[in-house]
Amino acid sequence: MQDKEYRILVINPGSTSTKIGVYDSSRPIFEKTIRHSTGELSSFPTIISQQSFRKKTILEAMDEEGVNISKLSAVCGRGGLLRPIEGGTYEVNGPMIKDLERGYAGQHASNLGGIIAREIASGLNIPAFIVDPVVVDEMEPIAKISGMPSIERKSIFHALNQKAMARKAAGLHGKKYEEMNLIVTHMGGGITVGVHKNGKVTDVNNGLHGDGPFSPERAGTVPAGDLIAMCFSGDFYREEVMKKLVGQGGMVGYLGTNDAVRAEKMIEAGDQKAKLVMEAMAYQVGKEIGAASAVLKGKVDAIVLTGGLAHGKRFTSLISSHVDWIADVLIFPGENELQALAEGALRVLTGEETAKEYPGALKAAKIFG
Ligand SMILES: Nc1ncnc2c1ncn2[C@@H]1O[C@H](COP(=O)(O)OP(=O)(O)OP(=O)(O)O)[C@@H](O)[C@H]1O
Ligand SMILES: CCCC(=O)O
Repeated sequence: MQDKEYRILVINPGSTSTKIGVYDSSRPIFEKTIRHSTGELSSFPTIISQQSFRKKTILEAMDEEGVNISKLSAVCGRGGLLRPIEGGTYEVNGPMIKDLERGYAGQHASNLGGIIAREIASGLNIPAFIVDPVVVDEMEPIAKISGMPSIERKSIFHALNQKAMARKAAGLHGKKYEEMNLIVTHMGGGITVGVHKNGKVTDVNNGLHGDGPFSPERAGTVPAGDLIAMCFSGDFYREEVMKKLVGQGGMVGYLGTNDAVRAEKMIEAGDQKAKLVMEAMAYQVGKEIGAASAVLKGKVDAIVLTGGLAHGKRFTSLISSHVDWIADVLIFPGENELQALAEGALRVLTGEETAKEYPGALKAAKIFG
């Protein structure tokens, strides 16, 4: 039982919104989604240049709620496309800011999380953290072999929500996360299926760059030969092909919507194509879970389905029908990323864990060769 309260501001920047929350230890006292219209964001040439604008909207929202920022103990942001690192809570440091600003592994709204957290925290002389960024890399060497020596499989996935839901599943079993073998499937705009073996995600599909099941707006793995033929057909620019993979692929490519609720309504109205596409998405998720169970040699304590699509009862039943022979299927709809950020910061503030140090370029060169 912990008696000291810590007030933590958490920040989760998304492509069209910034979600924030203020927590007294792990208890939310205020949560808000600040929506940014396309018009508002279109005046910024890059994601990183939205930093001052987003920070201002956060401070205004807190002011409107009457939250006094001088009472904060820490600020915690969602970590972005950094160097590959193991899961956990990291104190934001200079090398991390540099990598976030230049987009070490690409541009993503979550790159702003650590930057804005540090900006607010440094003015208050309190620590800034990030927790389980999308580049968490705990993959075993065998899982990194792609089959083509010049291409290595990469770990880019919904680490924050997957790890939070895995801890929740472990709690329900009265065990520690490190004592469990779980398959956690986050199903949002992108879909990632993680093998959680004794507290480490030893294999997972790269949810950003064409790997794994198709999703509401991503194509997932497609036949490579056909993709190469498309790239060299002279009919498309590079950006157009990339969009077919991420943004305009998957469900939106087939049905013209990335909204699964709308797709379900189309099915209810008798749309056979919508039915086939939703069934195919569930089929591919089931197939990926089956592959993950083979990685764990069948020793699976539970399968977790989470993310926005896990709200859909017909969809989760379809997936369960493919995989419930492997292990119990636990359904935790939605995501709990704000809470997960607060809890990650809290584990460090209470001394339960020590903040990890993000490696600078020199150290990283030693670690990653
Ligand atoms: N009640 C619901 N029933 C069925 N599907 C739902 C429901 N609510 C949301 N969804 C679907 O979940 C998907 C979005 O999930 P989510 O909000 O987790 O994605 P995101 O946060 O935009 O992306 P990501 O999780 O990949 O970062 C959409 O297709 C949406 O229609
Ligand atoms: C897969 C990484 C997180 C995202 O979907 O944006």
